[in-house]
Amino acid sequence: MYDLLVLGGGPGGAAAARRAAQAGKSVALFEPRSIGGTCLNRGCIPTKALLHGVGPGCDFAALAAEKARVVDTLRAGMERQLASAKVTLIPHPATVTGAHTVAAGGVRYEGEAILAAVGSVPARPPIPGLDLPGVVTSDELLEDLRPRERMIILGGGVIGVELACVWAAAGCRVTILEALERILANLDRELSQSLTLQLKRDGVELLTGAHVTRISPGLTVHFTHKGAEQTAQAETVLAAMGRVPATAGLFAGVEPAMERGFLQVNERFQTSIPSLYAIGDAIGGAMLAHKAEAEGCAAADLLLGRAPVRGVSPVPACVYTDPEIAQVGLTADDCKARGIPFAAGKCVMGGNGRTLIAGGKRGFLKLVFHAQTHALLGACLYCCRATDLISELTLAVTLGLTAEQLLRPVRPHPTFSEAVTEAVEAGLAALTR
Ligand SMILES: Cc1cc2nc3c(=O)[nH]c(=O)nc-3n(C[C@H](O)[C@H](O)[C@H](O)COP(=O)(O)OP(=O)(O)OC[C@H]3O[C@@H](n4cnc5c(N)ncnc54)[C@H](O)[C@@H]3O)c2cc1C
Ligand SMILES: NC(=O)c1ccc[n+]([C@@H]2O[C@H](COP(=O)([O-])OP(=O)(O)OC[C@H]3O[C@@H](n4cnc5c(N)ncnc54)[C@H](O)[C@@H]3O)[C@@H](O)[C@H]2O)c1
Repeated sequence: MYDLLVLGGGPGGAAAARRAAQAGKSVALFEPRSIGGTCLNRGCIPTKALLHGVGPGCDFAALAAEKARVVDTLRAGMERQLASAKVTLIPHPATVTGAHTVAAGGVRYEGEAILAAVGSVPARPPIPGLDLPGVVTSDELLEDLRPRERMIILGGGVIGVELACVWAAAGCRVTILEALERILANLDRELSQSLTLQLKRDGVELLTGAHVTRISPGLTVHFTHKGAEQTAQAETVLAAMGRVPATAGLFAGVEPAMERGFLQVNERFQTSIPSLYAIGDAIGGAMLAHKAEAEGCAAADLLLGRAPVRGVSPVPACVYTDPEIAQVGLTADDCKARGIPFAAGKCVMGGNGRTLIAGGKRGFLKLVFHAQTHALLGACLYCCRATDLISELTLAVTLGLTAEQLLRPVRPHPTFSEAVTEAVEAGLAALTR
């Protein structure tokens, strides 16, 4: 009998397994593919390696080799950490057969507790022709790195825009077809409007309100746009229309509560079966690696009977475009919708010395404060290093720091982070007006 059986070696499962094992628990980790899960092997890291290395006329073989070098190095590090924590690795898919039992590779395993961290897989909506050769998801595209002349991307979410940037930068003609009225619809409206303009400047064709009806051989995508039937043809069609939890077939003989395949959990990450816990993409919410990892650490602490030392919210969201995008907490629109009194402060990056030196594109940093308490409620960034700058603001939102407190630290010059001081000053002026 193990103390803990962890299903899935992605950022969530690996973090939980390691933490519990380091505290002296006996832990078995089931992972049929590669340690690191979606994030390391076919998600965050490969895409950012491509975004970093791509450019006009770039050598895709060299790009693929560099991506593999980064992924292999990080994976070897994770494997070493799990081994030194004495986590038992079982390289088979697991099925939960009871409240304390799992079957994998023909063997039955018992555990005091079970943690499902099985992640997610690309969604495949029932669009006729989605199974034609040449129609790929991010999984296949990242395994087949080569220049392409013409690509159509179905879905203008995070995967759609990041991979559009990769291939557009390499000279491919890219069209994004997005069903909603704007790309990155989960983020602040001004962020998506700004990125829309930038993508168009970078040569990406963008059609919003586009409803794909079918794909026919020869890779012709049929869609309706502004009431008219239209077609577009490409060598590759990327289906980037969201992801679904990898819970199909995960249970045999037990039925924890699920909604649309997502495992339902309480604030202790417990499912409707008390010994079965779940975290990460498999429970829904933001499908992000740092959310999965934070939940893995928190769930392990709760299983160990101690208060979690790591928090699980608010979760910052980042998009690695140029300029970068980052958002945390509430937007001005969220505050309006919830009736929260607020004041906003904005810094336009055109006057930021470091941005000018770096040749950075136009950008901004927006902060939203509570009108009465002056606490920072949220931040939206569209600028160089937004994905790093967001951590300071995440700290402030997490701790409820006020505009006055955010003006206390002296920020170095010349840096991108000086824009935080400017935006806070603008916010404080609005608060005290
Ligand atoms: C193209 C792309 C780019 C992304 N970029 C980013 C990014 O920049 N930043 C970010 O934060 N997030 C990014 N994400 C999202 C991120 O990868 C996921 O949110 C994160 O990997 C979720 O972690 P997880 O541990 O919940 O699941 P996963 O990483 O999906 O890991 C789940 C693991 O469970 C295993 N498994 C499945 N079923 C079973 C079973 N029955 N038994 C045992 N094991 C099983 C799988 O093989 C897998 O290894 C990206 C995703 C994609 C697809
Ligand atoms: N930088 C990052 O943090 C990062 C990068 C990539 C992926 N991810 C994560 O991976 C997950 C999946 O990414 P994603 O981009 O596939 O999902 P998403 O949910 O972000 O976007 C999917 C988009 O496809 C659109 N869509 C759905 N059906 C459509 C149809 N039939 N025709 C046209 N458009 C359609 C949706 O309206 C939506 O805008 C996200 O939840 C994201 O958090 C994160």
